[in-house]
Amino acid sequence: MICKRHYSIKILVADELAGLFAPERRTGTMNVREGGVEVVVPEQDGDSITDDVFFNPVQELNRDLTVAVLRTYRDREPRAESYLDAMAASGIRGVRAAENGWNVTCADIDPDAVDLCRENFERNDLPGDVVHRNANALMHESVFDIVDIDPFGTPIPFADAAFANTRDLVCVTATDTAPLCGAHFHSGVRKYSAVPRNTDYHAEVGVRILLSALARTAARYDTGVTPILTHATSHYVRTYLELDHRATDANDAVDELGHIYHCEDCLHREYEHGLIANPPETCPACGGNCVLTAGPVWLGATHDAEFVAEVRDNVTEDMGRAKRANKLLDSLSGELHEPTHYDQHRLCKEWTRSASGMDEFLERLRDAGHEASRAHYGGTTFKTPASVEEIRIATET
Ligand SMILES: C[S@@+](CC[C@H](N)C(=O)[O-])C[C@H]1O[C@@H](n2cnc3c(N)ncnc32)[C@H](O)[C@@H]1O
Ligand SMILES: [Zn+2]
Repeated sequence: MICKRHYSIKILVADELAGLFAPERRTGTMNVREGGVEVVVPEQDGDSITDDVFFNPVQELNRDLTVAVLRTYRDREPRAESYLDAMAASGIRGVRAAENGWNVTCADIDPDAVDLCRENFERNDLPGDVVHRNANALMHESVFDIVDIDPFGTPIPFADAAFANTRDLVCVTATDTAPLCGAHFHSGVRKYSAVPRNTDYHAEVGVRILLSALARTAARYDTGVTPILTHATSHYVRTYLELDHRATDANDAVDELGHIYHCEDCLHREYEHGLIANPPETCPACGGNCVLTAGPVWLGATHDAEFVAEVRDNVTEDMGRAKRANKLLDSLSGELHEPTHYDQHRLCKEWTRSASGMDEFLERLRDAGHEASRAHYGGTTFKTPASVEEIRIATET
């Protein structure tokens, strides 16, 4: 069957590259200040920064949020003290964690990275264990309270080792958004053992495909995951998964998995829990036969609103991306736990109607008795349990 609509991934240009580098320099390297630390990183051409660079200034938001999460997590689990930066590169994340009182181990498979990482701990006069080790081997032989997986591309090759041994929290970055979102369909199927679909809410499909694969991996070790904070930013997904180590916890996580049935004709979507898909043959809303199935995806909550609000309290002014972090956390803490979001502009295009201001649009929905919230996926995105038709009627002027 050939469906008429095709979606393309919107690649956003990385912003806020300016003003990052401190003036002191030596040949081939540059000094970077983040939070309260200063590290040396290899010099690189700002124009050619991709997801594969050794030091990525665009990930400062990710690192600021990591520090805020680590500060918050200390109150949630006072016993936790060890943090593994499993793919450390320059060690900037680990150095920042050490500055915040964590007992840090940094690992990297690249010997030059290990040297630089050691230098960066010394430079900041902070304690840290820096090891030249394959992260998988290290995670299998040692136990850490918190493990941070920040690879180039997919984190899946590191997921087994991380869930096999970590005590409390696994933090994961995935930069392979095209496979996750279904734009590179076969790669997504291979990496995540799930069917991703490139819909108008593709970034959220990516989030839920990633969480599904991580939950299934953890379940193999009788470990249940609870996502306490997850965000999709222009070119990566980041999630923080709290762990519980009973088989019943793993069963509970597996119970959060299911499928999304999405109509490409009218944008109607339905959700069904369970590992076996049972899609409708035709769209229950418009009768069309372009229903796509995505899954198994994580259908549960992707964040804990209370935790997110506490993280916001731990974003401090010395963070270079404090403003963006606060905006993101504000949006996340109010976000409803619906498995997909809508984009007002996309719907209005469908209805050949002009768009209105988001506050006004959401107010109309609420006035009609539907729950509604903004979503962090974009300025015109929102969540509601209302159907496409209910949204159309409620927001008609
Ligand atoms: C994206 S960079 C990490 C960036 C760093 N965490 C930061 O915040 O700036 C990925 C790093 O993973 C390292 N790496 C790749 N495979 C690895 C493995 N199997 N074990 C340990 N490190 C690995 C690479 O050498 C590279 O330095
Ligand atoms: Zn339909």
